[in-house]
Amino acid sequence: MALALYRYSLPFRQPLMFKGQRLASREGLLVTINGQWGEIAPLPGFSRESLADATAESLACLAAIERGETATPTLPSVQFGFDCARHRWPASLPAPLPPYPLLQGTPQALMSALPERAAQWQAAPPERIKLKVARYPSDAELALIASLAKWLPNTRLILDANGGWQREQALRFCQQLSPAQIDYLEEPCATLADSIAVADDTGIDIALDETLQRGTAWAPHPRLAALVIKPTLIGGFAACQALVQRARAHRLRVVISSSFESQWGLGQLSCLARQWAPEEPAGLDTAQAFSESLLSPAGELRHARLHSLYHAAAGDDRKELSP
Ligand SMILES: O=C(O)CCC(=O)C1=CC=C[C@@H](O)[C@@H]1C(=O)O
Ligand SMILES: [Mg+2]
Repeated sequence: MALALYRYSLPFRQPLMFKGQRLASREGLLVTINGQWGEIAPLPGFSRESLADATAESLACLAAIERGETATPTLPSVQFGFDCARHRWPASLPAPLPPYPLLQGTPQALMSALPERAAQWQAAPPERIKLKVARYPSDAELALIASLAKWLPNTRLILDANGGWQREQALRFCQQLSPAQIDYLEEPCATLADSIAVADDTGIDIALDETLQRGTAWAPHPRLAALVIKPTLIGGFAACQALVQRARAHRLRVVISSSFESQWGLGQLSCLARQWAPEEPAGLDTAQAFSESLLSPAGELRHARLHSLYHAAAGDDRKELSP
């Protein structure tokens, strides 16, 4: 039985904010079980567990597997990583759709870069783009949205507020929008009741993200358009697939999305998106956030970038544990 756990650190091109936490780099783990790999990378500000919690549970699970026991992780990021490392990946999958672009940065920076981006996209502008809102002064965010309408008139927007608006703030903001430009509001308010009230009052669709991560009860609603499923935050494949099935039963769109995993995890998420939601562009445009890669140009893991935490070689019961 070949089992190992590694730690990685990948710098972001520029520090990113995650629910008020500023991160300059992404820290995570890779687990390998008999030659198959999975990524375990709790996202600060979003995951309930810390990297230390995930490391402790991963080590305990690997030790259990080594003793011949069944390991059943409980932390969402660990469930996801172990499921990936134990999954029977299909030999062939539908071709991936390009992920929709994610615009990151201040409204001013995004606005000044827009003419150049629009020129790059001239031949095939994206059908939709995701933008964070409820972060900067509304005037600046609305000016950027107006600018997007000017430069990319056929591109619809996903506006992700991460639950950052009060109901009244959301309504005031949405009054300035042209509903036809908006694909959906991702988690506009902190409570589902407020998000639904905003959707009803504005006629703009909404999508659930944090609501699913929290496991809050939700019911279908005419203005609920999509479920955004982040496997690192939801947990095991079974929980993700249950959400996919529920979405299908209510004719909701399914958007498989990243939690800023490394290039390795993004590759596996792309495979899952092609299995679970082949018709919908995925939320996987986060590779551009990193200035370095865990993968070689041929797509192989660069072992020199990994720091070993645990190793049990096949046919050898000696373990190496680094401090
Ligand atoms: O969903 C996407 O298109 C990309 C990933 C993404 O936007 C996010 C991932 C994790 C936390 C947040 O920063 C954000 C989100 O809330 O959707
Ligand atoms: Mg979101």
